[in-house]
Amino acid sequence: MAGKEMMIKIGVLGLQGAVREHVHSIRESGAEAIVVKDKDQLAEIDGLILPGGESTTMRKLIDKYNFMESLKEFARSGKPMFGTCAGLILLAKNIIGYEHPHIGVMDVKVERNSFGRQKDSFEADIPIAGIADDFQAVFIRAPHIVQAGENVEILAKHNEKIVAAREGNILGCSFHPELTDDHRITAYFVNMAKEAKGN
Ligand SMILES: NC(=O)CC[C@H](N)C(=O)O
Repeated sequence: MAGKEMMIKIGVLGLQGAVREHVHSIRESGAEAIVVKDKDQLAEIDGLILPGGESTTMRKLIDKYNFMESLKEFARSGKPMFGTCAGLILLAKNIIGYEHPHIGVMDVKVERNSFGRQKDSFEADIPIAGIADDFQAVFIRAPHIVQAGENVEILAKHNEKIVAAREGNILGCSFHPELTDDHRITAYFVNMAKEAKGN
């Protein structure tokens, strides 16, 4: 393969939510984007984004299309996974008010819709450790991380609430990084996938 670098392939779970915007952001970050609607597609990709949307609806569709075991296996394999907003809720090991997690692969406790009703949706410029000093974060009925395990690196806070974190191959944030033209977080995730692949 002289001289031709293989392109990193990033999947976006395409069952519900803000899928198209992530596809755009992945392409802008120099990777190939694949909308994942069938669990067999997980074998083709180097990293997976779980988009924002409605976690309870997404969970129903994950069960309906028999995705759950394959998603857990994907996380265990060491390939990077990135949950944004509802996607972060899907990744969390603990969700306040719920007895069981969804995918449950990130050692964090999250609270849903935790920025108050009067602030259903808002933007804030926040620093994200190692990624950006001034990221314009769009929060839409966003969750936040209430508690994080010892192996979780806290990347960002807003109003004292943890809104971005990483645990090994798992990245999560409360906001929607795909809704602006700032692709630095997506690029960071593409780079995680590159490193995991050993490029
Ligand atoms: N923008 C979002 O992803 C909102 C998340 C949604 N409130 C949930 O609990 O699943």
